[in-house]
Order: sequence, then structure tokens, then C-alpha cells
Amino acid sequence: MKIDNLPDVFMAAMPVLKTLEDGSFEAYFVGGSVRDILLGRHIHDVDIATSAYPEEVKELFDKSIDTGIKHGTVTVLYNGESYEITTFRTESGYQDFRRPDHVTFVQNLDEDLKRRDFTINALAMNTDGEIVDLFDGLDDLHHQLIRAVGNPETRFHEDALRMMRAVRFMSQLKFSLGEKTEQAIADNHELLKKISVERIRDEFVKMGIGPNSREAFQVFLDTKLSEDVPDFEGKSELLSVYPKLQFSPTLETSLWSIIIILLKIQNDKIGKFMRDWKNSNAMTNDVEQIVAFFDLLSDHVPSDYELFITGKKTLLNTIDVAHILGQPVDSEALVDRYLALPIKNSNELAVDGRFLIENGVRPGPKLGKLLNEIKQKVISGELENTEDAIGEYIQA
Ligand SMILES: Nc1ccn([C@@H]2O[C@H](COP(=O)(O)OP(=O)(O)OP(=O)(O)O)[C@@H](O)[C@H]2O)c(=O)n1
Ligand SMILES: [Mg+2]
Repeated sequence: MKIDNLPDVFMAAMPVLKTLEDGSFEAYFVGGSVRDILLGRHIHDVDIATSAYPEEVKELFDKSIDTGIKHGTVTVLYNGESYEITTFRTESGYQDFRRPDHVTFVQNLDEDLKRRDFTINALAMNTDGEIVDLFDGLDDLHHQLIRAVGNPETRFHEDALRMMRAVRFMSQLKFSLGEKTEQAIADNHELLKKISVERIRDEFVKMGIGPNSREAFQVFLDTKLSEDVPDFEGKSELLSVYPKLQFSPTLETSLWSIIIILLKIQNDKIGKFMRDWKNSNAMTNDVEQIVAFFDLLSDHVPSDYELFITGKKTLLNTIDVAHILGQPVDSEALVDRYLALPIKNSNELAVDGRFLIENGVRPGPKLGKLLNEIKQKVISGELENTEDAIGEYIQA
């Protein structure tokens, strides 16, 4: 099979491959970008594999960085873009079911493709757009199947994260799992315990925000992979409630928020739950705000002041979460009300603490209280947002 009219990302990288070929080495596009071009998906970056050793790659290009030279990867800067070029390799010496301990460079593409996780990820494309398909990856793309290259048990023992990758590709690509591949996950799910939470989380999130997250979640639970991820109490509840979602979340904050809402995790436990998954403080904050505002929305129509405190980002994210959960909310009315607020954040208030002090208010706790009172009055429309009006109010 040959692909004509390669997308711009590939054309931009073509001179890099040609440079390798001119140096009498082999060079191919490999991995996810080849899979994605065949599926018509958006391609964010391309990976390049070559017969050249890392030192040889570096000699061919003016600018390069040793990104993972131990694993055979050199990043080359070309025309303002960076390209990862990896020497053909096998991955002998896997330790602890994690990343390869050491790699062995090999001279042919076949060996390199053989070490890859799934048949749809073991495709290569040369500079003429011709596809190299040693493991019926094209057939599997056609049948929308995720199948391990060779023996799935071996592949998962080499790198247990691949079991999570399998379910996340299910979700992202709307594919099914091959029978043997699914069985091997069910038989080996405990290997996932060896994998760092961060790497599991990244795959978990990709699974959760993929278009087929419901089916992927089901397999994630059925194969018991879910038992080997952190703090996943209430997983059976999640299984019964997840199908009630109107559609898959596309935002990471929405994903965490709906899981927390569906599992009924209490306010004071959200921080721990998020930390157990090694989420950042910023992500945790965002999610806490969304869940709190969702609770408020379920309870009553928010006041103007509550809308102000919530802010635009949380408001929009909470509306997203409510829609995904099928919770009725008059989003247009809420957004209109927010947009009509006299001020939308504290910086827009015409006065600050200094203004109050200059107008005779003594520094101290009362000043903060007064400032808040002014803010509330401005938001409710009782007080005009000008220095004059506020100055008068203070004097009164
Ligand atoms: N545990 C892994 C990770 C990666 N790969 C191989 O390395 C390629 C690139 O890996 P990566 O960028 O992580 O995944 P992609 O398949 O490219 O998917 P994405 O679009 O998410 O980048 C994969 O296609 C696959 O051939 C593998 O065999 N085993
Ligand atoms: Mg990739």
C-alpha cells in the first residue's frame, strides 16, 4: 500500500529522512503517526526510525539534542521543528516489567517493528509513502482491532503499561480488543502494580476522555486492571453509573469532576483522591471548585455574588460537567447573568485597600470586611463601581 499526498507534518519531516538516506542509512516514519494517517486522524508529531547509530545521526545534522541516547533516541532540530530519531533496536533486558533496561541496536526494520506493542502501532512508512506491514496491522486497522504483536503475554511482561495503553486506544480509536490480547490482560493485570502512578494516570485520562470511554471503562473493569490503580474504591458504582453519561468528557477537569461526583467522594476527601492519582495542585484546585459549584447548582440557583466568586472558567467547566451528567441546567441564562455582572473579578473593582486607607479607613480586619461589603454591593447593583460613589459610601 502506498499513500499519496502526505499531510504537511510528514512533508515537513521529509528532508530529515532524506538526509539519513543520503548518508546511506535507512529511514522510516514509525509508530502512532503512521497509524493515525491511515485512520485520517489529526497528526501531532512524527517519530522516525533509522539504521544509523545515534552518533551517526548527530554527525548528519547541525543541531541535535541527546534526549535518550541510551535508548537510541536523538532529537534533531530542523527548520524550527524538532524530530525524535531512534535507531532500530530491540528491547532486551526488561527489568521489573517497566521500561527496557538496556536496548540492543539492530540493523533492520523488521526487528524494530517486532518489539512494538500492537500491530496497528507496528507499521512503518518510507519516504515514498509505502507502508511496511509485517503483522497484519492494516487488516487490524480495517477490522478496528487492537492486537498485540506476537505473544501478548510477552508484550505485557516487557512493559505492563501496555495493558493500559490497550484500553486507552480502545477509547481513543473506538476499537475492540483482540480476544487473546484481552485474555492476556485479564491474566496479567497485577503486573500493573509495578508501574508508576503517573504513567498509569496519563493513560487513564486518555481513556476517560476518548470518544469510546464507556466501552473502554467496561473492559478496564472486566479485566480487573482497575484493581491495580490507586484508590479506586467504588469502582462497581462507577460501572453502573458511567453508562448514564450523555457523552464522553473531553476535558481532563471534567473527567475527574464527574468521577468524584459519581463516586460521591466527600468534599474533604477530594484532595486525597486527587493526590493519590498524583494530580497537580492546580488540577486539584480546579476540580474542587467545579465539584463545589456543581453541588451548589444542584441545590439552588446561584446568586450574582456566587457567580462572581465562581468565575468564568469554573462556570463553563461546571456547565460542561452538568451536561455530561445529564443534569438539567439553564446554561445560557447562567452565562448571560455572569456576563452582565458589573464586575467579573476583583481587579475590576474601582477601588482597593489603599483607596480605603487614603479615605480614612484604618488598616486591619475591618478593612477587609468593608472591601468585601463594597464588592457585594457593586455586584448586586446597589453601588456604582466608581471611586466617587464608593468614596461617598465610605464617608456615610
Ligand atoms: N509501551 C510502549 C510504548 C510505545 N511503543 C511503540 O512506540 C510507538 C510510539 O509510542 P507513543 O508515542 O507513546 O504512542 P503512540 O502509539 O504514538 O500514540 P500517541 O498518538 O498517543 O502518541 C508506538 O506506536 C509503539 O510502536 C511500544 O511498543 N510500547
Ligand atoms: Mg506518539
